Amino acid sequence: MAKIAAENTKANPNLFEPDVRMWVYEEEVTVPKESKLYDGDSEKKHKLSEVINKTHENVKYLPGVTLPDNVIAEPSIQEAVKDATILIFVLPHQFIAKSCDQIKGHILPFARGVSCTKGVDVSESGVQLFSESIGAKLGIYCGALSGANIASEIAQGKYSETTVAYDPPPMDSRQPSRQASPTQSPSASTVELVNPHMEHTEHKSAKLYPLPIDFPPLSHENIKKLFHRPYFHVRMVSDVAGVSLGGALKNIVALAAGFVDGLGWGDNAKAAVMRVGLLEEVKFGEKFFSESVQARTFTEESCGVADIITSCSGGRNFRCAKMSIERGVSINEIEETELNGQKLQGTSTAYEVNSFLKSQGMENEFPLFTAVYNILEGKTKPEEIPDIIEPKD
Ligand SMILES: NC(=O)c1ccc[n+]([C@@H]2O[C@H](COP(=O)([O-])OP(=O)(O)OC[C@H]3O[C@@H](n4cnc5c(N)ncnc54)[C@H](O)[C@@H]3O)[C@@H](O)[C@H]2O)c1
Ligand SMILES: O=P(O)(O)OC[C@H](O)CO
Repeated sequence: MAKIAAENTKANPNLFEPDVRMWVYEEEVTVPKESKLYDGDSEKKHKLSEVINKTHENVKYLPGVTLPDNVIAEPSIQEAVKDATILIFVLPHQFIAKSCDQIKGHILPFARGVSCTKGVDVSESGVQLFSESIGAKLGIYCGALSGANIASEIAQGKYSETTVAYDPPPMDSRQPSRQASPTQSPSASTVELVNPHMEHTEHKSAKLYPLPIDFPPLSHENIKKLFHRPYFHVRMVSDVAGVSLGGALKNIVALAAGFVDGLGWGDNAKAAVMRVGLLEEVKFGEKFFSESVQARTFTEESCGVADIITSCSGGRNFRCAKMSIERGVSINEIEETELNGQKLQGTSTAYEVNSFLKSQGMENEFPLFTAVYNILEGKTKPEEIPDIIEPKD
């Protein structure tokens, strides 16, 4: 959760407050012998949030990396979002809905969001981007960040690129003189607005609060400043659907790549699966998000082709799928034994995308996505992938 500096003046030239509050889902953890909290009892349990604040290390999910001092772990989700201007969502997608329910009513009415979650939100009413469902649940505008971004590499300060899609309503790049500040009169300044990225929801006319008059506009330039680092290069685009779908669907492609690599078929087989996966990503976007998606987001940006490449090389979905074939056990077993509580996004996404495609009668139009689902279900063998993805007359 970040906060725009209240006074962006010459004396305080920073656009954002230095502290970043990070909600930590509280868990009891043990600390390693090297930790300054270690007291000789390797079984002793500590609260994860306290360990992070005292040692600046997330010993469970990012061990061995020192977090910056300005990242403050906060176990209460309501406290974490309090007064935050920008809410950044980086949760496994299965936890997003509940987390939004918990913060509804506790956020600034004019807060804005950026979703870094890689997945799609599938329900009876159809498929939604998480930027859409977060926006609809909280009544805020939400953009998306996604890219070829394996967390452990970024945490070590190794160079990577990412794509941020932020297509704010016109009032966010407003003429200050035409805006009232919600701090002066919150309800009076509510603006009725059709958010183009909510067309898949019933919330077509979200009521969005404008930013306060004394806040800088959340332009591409300013959003870029929030994320860009010397080792983490941000490219800004406006295609929220393309960025979100690239991040979600590549997880299914990475499973397929893991399956063929697990068979020992080598790099050519993996490349074939990646090529077809990229085409199915573009097709999915153009069929179901045609009003906003741009094919070039998949073919030119980090969130598209680059994320397929990195995820099919060293991502968890790829590695676990590969191990499951090599060891002849289910991918869920591998997730349990190898990931120390981390959650694969590809398996649930494969099921969710399949249930949506089934509802549309379009399983056959996405043979690779459908094959991955059928392999997870035990109905198809990975060896069948080449025939399945061969174009049929
Ligand atoms: N790890 C990566 O390399 C990476 C890179 C880019 C994007 N992403 C995306 O970011 C999102 C988060 O992935 P991750 O790798 O940080 O998570 P993860 O796989 O490490 O999953 C564990 C996280 O879930 C939290 N958690 C566990 N139970 C919870 C609960 N009941 N409620 C809320 N939170 C709970 C844990 O605190 C932990 O932060 C995913 O959508 C993922 O695709 C991950
Ligand atoms: O480890 P994965 O498979 O969840 O992928 C991590 C990132 O999404 C890669 O960009």
